[in-house]
Amino acid sequence: MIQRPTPKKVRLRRTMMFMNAQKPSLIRDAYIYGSDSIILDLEDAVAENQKDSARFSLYHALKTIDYGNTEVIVRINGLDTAHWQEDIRVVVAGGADGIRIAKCESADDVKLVEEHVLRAEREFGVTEGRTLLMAALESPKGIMNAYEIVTASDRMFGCAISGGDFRKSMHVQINRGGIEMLAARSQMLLAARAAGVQCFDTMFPHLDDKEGFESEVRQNREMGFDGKSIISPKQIRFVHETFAPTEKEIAYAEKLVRSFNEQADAGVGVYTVDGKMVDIPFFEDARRVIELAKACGVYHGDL
Ligand SMILES: CC(=O)SCCNC(=O)CCNC(=O)[C@H](O)C(C)(C)COP(=O)(O)OP(=O)(O)OC[C@H]1O[C@@H](n2cnc3c(N)ncnc32)[C@H](O)[C@@H]1OP(=O)(O)O
Ligand SMILES: O=C([O-])CC(=O)C(=O)O
Ligand SMILES: [Mg+2]
Repeated sequence: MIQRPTPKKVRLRRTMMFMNAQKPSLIRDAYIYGSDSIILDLEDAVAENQKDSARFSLYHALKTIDYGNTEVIVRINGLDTAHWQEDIRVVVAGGADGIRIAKCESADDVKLVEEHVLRAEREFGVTEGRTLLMAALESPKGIMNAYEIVTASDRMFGCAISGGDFRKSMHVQINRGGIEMLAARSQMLLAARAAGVQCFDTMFPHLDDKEGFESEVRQNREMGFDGKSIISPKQIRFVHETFAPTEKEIAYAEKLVRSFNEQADAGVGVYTVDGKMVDIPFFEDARRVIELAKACGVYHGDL
């Protein structure tokens, strides 16, 4: 039986790759591709008459496959279905790292899931509090309640917007440039940062539109997301490259951090690095860049 290490609330989650929990061919080797997290889906990828079989397959996978450092999250069915309670029991009994609450709309939704997770942890002798939570915000109501959702439980590590359901609710289609999701993405990012949790963008469904995918990923990074939901291994590499600091950014951050300490020792609070004004927030952000570069494996300096 596989024993997974204690899940971490804060960790690198550039890519969270969905796959149908019912399909052994997908979930058996999923960790080989190197996404930071995988999301074994019991919800919309699984046909209604296959929910039981997906749960069996999921439990077997959780108990027997060594996913190593890849985080294992399970997306449970919505709270308006007959499935979510049994989903939670199986996820907890199997020892997954966390649960993605599909179509989450309120703090009460989170609290209800939390209550059932705790009950399952007690039932199956799993350490209380081990199972983390994240919320998928898939409707205008979910977005409007983003802050109360992400602050509703200590188990919560982040939230993700879900474009398929969200666009459906708003009567819009996917657009190059993302104008149809700009307000919702921004509101969710504000809520997540205010709460100190991570924030992820939705999956990009058009697998053959490389240019569209890449432009969305770049925009995700520019907006401040921590990572992205993805649906195919072929989407991993570009997201990882885009979310890692570039050599130029690392070099600048390094220069800033080193000079800041010297300047501070000499009693100077504000000065310039390469013609750009810097003071304490720039120093703190440069430190974040270095830490991110380390986590992404692209920092080779000695800071
Ligand atoms: C709106 C929502 O709810 S999104 C969330 C729910 N959706 C999902 O879970 C869909 C996840 N993705 C998939 O199931 C698949 O990528 C599909 C159905 C979209 C396309 O499948 P395919 O046409 O087989 O994709 P493709 O030909 O690119 O696959 C290449 C390889 O990657 C594997 N692969 C593809 N997608 C995934 C995935 N999500 N996870 C793991 N492996 C995958 C395939 O098994 C195949 O492996 P092989 O070469 O060893 O046979
Ligand atoms: O969370 C996601 O990106 C996938 C999803 O359910 C949606 O788009 O509705
Ligand atoms: Mg959805």
